[in-house]
This record gives sequence, C-alpha cells and structure tokens, in this order.
Amino acid sequence: MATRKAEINGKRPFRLKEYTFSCEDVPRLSCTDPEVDRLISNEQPVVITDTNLVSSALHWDLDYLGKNMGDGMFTVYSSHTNKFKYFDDKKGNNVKNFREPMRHLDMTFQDFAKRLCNKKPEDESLYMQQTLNDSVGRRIVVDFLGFNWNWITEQQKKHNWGQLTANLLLVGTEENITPSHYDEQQNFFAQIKGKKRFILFPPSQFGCLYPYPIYHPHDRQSQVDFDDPDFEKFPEFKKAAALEAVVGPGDVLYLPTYWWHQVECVQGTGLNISVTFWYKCGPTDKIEYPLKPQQKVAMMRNIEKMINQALNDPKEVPEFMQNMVLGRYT
Ligand SMILES: CC[C@@H](CC(=O)C(=O)O)C(=O)O
Ligand SMILES: [Zn+2]
Repeated sequence: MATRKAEINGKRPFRLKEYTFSCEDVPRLSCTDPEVDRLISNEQPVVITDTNLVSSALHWDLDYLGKNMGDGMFTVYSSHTNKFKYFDDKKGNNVKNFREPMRHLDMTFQDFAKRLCNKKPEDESLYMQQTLNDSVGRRIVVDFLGFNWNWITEQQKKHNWGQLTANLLLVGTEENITPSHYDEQQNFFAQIKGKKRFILFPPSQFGCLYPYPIYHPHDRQSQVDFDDPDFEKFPEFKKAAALEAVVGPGDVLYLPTYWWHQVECVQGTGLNISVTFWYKCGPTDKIEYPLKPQQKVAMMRNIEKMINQALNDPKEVPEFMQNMVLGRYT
C-alpha cells in the first residue's frame, strides 16, 4: 500500500496511506477565528485548536487509566484485521450468513491494558469503545468535569443543537481503522493522545459511497473497501473526492451529521486516545428549497424504513426497490 509523508504545522512528519481518491485538507482554525462559527453553522467540517476542551485529560495514558478507570467492565472490540467495521447485532437475522467482522468483548481496563502491552503481531487487534459513565474512578470524574464545558455548551446553544447524548472513550493502537460510515448526530471529536486521520466525504456524495441497505447490520456503513475498491460493482466511487483532517492531542474536529468518515489511528503515533461529544441534531425550523443533501439522506432513510415496515420481509425489499427505479429514473 502506497503511503505519503504528512505533518501537522510542520511538526514530526508521519505517513498516511494513499487511496484512489483525492484528499483536500479540512480547514484548521483557532476557536477564536469567527470563520469557525460560519463553518459549523453551514455544517462544514473544521479542525478547531485552542479550545482546551479536553486539556484536563491530556495526561491520560494506559497506566493512568489503568489506575483510575475503576474495576467496571468496558466494551472492547477484537478484530482479526486492523479494521473495526461497526455492526448492529439486532439486525443480524435480516441477512443470511452474516458474519460479525469483529468480536464484542467486555473486560476491565486493567485486563485491556495488559493485553495491549503483551500483544504480539499475530494477535488480534483491540479497540476499546466505551461510553464514559459513572462507573469510572474519582480522578477520571475530576478530569471529565474539567473538560471545557463552557465552550462546548456555548457551541451547542449557538447552533441550536439538541442534547449531549454520549461521550465515547476510544482507546486503540496505531493502524486501527474504523471504515467509512456516517452518523446521525453532530460530533465534536476530541483527540487526547496519538494522531487520528479522518477521511471525510460530504452527504452529497451518498451516491458514490453505496451504503448497505437500512435493514443490514452494517446500515450507515459504506460497502466500498477503500483498500481494494470494486469499480465494477461501485462505479460511482471513481467520482468520490475526499476531505482529510489529521488531529493530534488537544485538537477538536467538528464532524457534521451525515458526513461520511473513515478514521485511522496514524502509524508511528503510538497509543491512541479520543473522546467524542455527540449531540442530537437541532430542529429544522423552516423547510427551505432546494433541500440540503443531509435532509435528502434523512428522507431516503425514512422511505427505506417505511418500505421495510410495509413489506415486512427484508427478502422482498431488493426487488421492490429495483422495480421502483430501474430503467425508469435514468
Ligand atoms: C467510533 C469510532 C471512530 C470515531 C467515529 O466514527 C465517530 O466519532 O463518529 C474512531 O475514532 O475510530
Ligand atoms: Zn462515526
């Protein structure tokens, strides 16, 4: 796999995998820059610096978390490859012979840390993805309360977002990859340790990324394997053009709802720790035309859900959908 050299602000170069599509940089601006508000209001991604959002956690490492995360059981995914493709196990029965691409394990942080430290190259890759809750130790609570809640709550209010739904703690190792997908929430993604690369596509490129059907366990995930794209099956992927952001400790990426993203723990940057701040989208006060691409994606999802409910059998959906459009809307 070809790689290219990259760096953030001219510091400590690292290597990024090259793909078949072009990558333009996401703007990287200080939180004091008024352009940040404009980009967030227009639901455009931006890397925001100097927020101090997670400054109270920049000292987190495996040893500190091992000592202070408490003795609760946390969600860890284990994968034979370095890819951690999300799946909804409640939809597993909708697809014949569905094979879960990773195993969901529950373990204490101490056990997770030990497995990471003793991991041999042939061992499965591990990725902790745990919602921060009140089971964590007191020092983690103090660090959590020390997040810059003033700044982020001001953003939530200014952009009329809904409630904070989750802070997901992500602890992984370099080369862990979360393949391309979109989420239905607004997200301030805070990087604490190591570097992460985001490959982003706007909701307007839905037609290039071929998501699985809505009843599939991989709903919201792209069917395209970026490492080996099948241009026969997914010809529009040739037109995909990405934005790219590399975030390091203290950086915050605003990741707008319905934007596609693939997330890669950057090689050579060691242990990787992040925390997400997911918010419900705000209400749409007035429908304006033309509709925004993300509104059209939401509409498509609602129509798919309605058809699935009405047919009441996932096996009938493909023929129904094809009969509806094939040869008719060209
Ligand atoms: C959930 C895992 C992923 C982040 C992401 O997809 C998001 O924050 O929406 C990552 O960091 O590997
Ligand atoms: Zn995501």
